[in-house]
Amino acid sequence: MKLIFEEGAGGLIDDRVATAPWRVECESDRLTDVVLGAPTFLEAVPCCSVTRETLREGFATDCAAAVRQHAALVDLLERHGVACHVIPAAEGLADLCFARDVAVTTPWGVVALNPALAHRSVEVDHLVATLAAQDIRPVMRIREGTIEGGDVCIVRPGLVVIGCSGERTDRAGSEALARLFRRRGWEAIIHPFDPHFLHLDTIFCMLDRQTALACTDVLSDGFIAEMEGRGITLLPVSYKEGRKLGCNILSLDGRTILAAAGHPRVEQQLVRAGFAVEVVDISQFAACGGGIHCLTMPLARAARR
Ligand SMILES: NC(=[NH2+])NCCC[C@H](N)C(=O)O
Repeated sequence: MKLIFEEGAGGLIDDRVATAPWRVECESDRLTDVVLGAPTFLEAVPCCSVTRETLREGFATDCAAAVRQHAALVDLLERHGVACHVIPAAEGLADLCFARDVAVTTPWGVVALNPALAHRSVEVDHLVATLAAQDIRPVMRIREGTIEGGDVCIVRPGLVVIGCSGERTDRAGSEALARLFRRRGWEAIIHPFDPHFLHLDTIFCMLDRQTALACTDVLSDGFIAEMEGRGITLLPVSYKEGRKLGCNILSLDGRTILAAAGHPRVEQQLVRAGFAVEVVDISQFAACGGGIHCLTMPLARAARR
């Protein structure tokens, strides 16, 4: 399959050619393939509030530790039967490991996104080139506004939430992606929130089709009501837990959850709600503003039929 559409004005992908096996129609369907970015050149870039704070506290990246933690994450994913497609590191791409942000797999294939920051927007070409070598090609690339994958939550078939802080993801970018879903009959909720929180996935992540981990003390009452009104139960995470990426989890199948180590209260709550939890130490990445959800870009999840 070739790149069939370069987004200019919110145009459509051609459904007749969008036959990619790379599909995600729900964040908590069984994960079969995931994209990650090698963290060899990880650096704490002061481009988000969390990283600025860790830098103020004297944090310096330990790349060897980051590589070890990343390898343990890949190993854990593989033990759960997930095929890992690792994008090779490239000098200067300090945030490449946060693969979530540069693309999103939709029910119609992979969509390349348009990150707001220059050092992150070059990651898109790197990702597209690397995936092309594996014959994995985006069906669309958004060039309108800015949009990052940490702001996209495919809640369940028919419902997507797009976070819009106005900085990483802006109105035009969120509308461009929303259009793709809306034209196919989906409800797309654009949720404005303060850029302090960087991406939606630092404060809201789906565990299964009707349960989310959510920083209820920072999410607006309006958004909480919107989610609850759609039958979604929110398991609360505190602001401080969220800041250390305790809300930023990866659901493997709606039952098993990969979560960051060091959040015993969150872990306990998940177990009490019936989830199986696998914890992994991602302290090097959390200090750079990203957690497990940010480190993983699902390429395929097996749809429930
Ligand atoms: N999906 C996410 N929350 N990604 C976190 C990315 C962190 C990275 N340092 C940045 O500021 O871009």
